[in-house]
Amino acid sequence: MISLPSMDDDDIPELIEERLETLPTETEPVTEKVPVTIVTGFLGSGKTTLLNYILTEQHGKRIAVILNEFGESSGIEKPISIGVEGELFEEWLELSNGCLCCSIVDKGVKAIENLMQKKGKFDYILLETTGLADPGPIASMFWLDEALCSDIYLDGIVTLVDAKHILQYIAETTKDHSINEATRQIATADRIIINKTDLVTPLELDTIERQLRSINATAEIRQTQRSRVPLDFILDIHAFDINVHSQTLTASDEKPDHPHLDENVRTVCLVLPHPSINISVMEEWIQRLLWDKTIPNTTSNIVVLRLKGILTPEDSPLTRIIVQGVQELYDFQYAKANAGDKVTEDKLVLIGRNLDRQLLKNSLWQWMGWQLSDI
Ligand SMILES: Nc1nc2c(ncn2[C@@H]2O[C@H](COP(=O)(O)OP(=O)(O)OP(=O)(O)O)[C@@H](O)[C@H]2O)c(=O)[nH]1
Repeated sequence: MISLPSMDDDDIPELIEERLETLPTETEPVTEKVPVTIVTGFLGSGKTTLLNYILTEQHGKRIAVILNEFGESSGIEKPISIGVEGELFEEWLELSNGCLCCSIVDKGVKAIENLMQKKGKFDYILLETTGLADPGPIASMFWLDEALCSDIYLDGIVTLVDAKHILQYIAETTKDHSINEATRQIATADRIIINKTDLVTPLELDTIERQLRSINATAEIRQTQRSRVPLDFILDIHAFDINVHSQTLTASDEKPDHPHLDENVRTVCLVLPHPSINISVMEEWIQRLLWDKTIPNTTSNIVVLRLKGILTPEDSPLTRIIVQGVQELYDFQYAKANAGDKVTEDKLVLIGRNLDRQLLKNSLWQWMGWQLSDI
């Protein structure tokens, strides 16, 4: 089920798909969907360098790369430089290592739809956003477009950062006081690559990594030069996959709680009493949080950029529900816990602005009818 707010706040929220009532079983046929990785990163962070590296490395994958204008209104396209410096590939180019490269002029979903006409020629899609793009709406696209979702799935969001400039970028204030793009890209990431480590000292690198973790405590981080990382760090990570998440959602708060609302984007992890979740009541709380942009039953305005969670319903202790949210959209996936699975704590992890852990906890506990002494 994917849910998003309707246009009119007073309306009953529109549900895009029916709830997935049937739990996946091992005998269900596996559909051959093509994974999509979104590669994002602020201007000059090393996105093109990463793609050049992937497209020239021998890795046995047939990767289709889309250089595109997602999130961009200027219409200026930047070529990837393989072979001839500055050459712009307007047509498909088949590379010796099996990769396909193309430059897509169409915007949004159309780019992917065009690509899918060449289905069978590739088994992976890399989508490079422009440096100024907010990956949230792009990721949402892969949930919202039903036709698209039957062919592909979002594997993960990879964010590159330029070690030399990232602290300056995330400190920049915007005219309308909204969260700047560099911070959004970090907050939404599943993997963060700190690139250009040759340009900073080890001490500066420590500070950068700490700062990034304080924004996004769930993403895995690697440091590198020339965007070189093992491909399994960024491809086939199944970041939105229930089985992976039930094992690995290990985030905890990185910073001490602030007594007042925190303007900085940060991660808050709420460990929930287990296993006692009334899912429909919890879902209402999540909707109020994401759609009203306030902490329920308070006047505190917040922004949630990313939400992840593992829940065990009170009436079905062997069911696990994975919650994924990107901005206003969220998705509940149901699965059976396997007999051998280690018991996971139920938790909700929120990445966003103005997230006061104590206020969130008070609000949720009160909403759910839990005692504050419960965990
Ligand atoms: N010193 C140094 N320079 C690097 C490194 N990685 C990439 N660069 C250089 O940084 C510049 C920007 O890299 P790109 O890969 O074009 O960055 P990008 O994110 O695609 O840039 P935009 O498309 O403008 O957002 C290029 O001149 C790269 O050669 C690195 O590890 N160290």
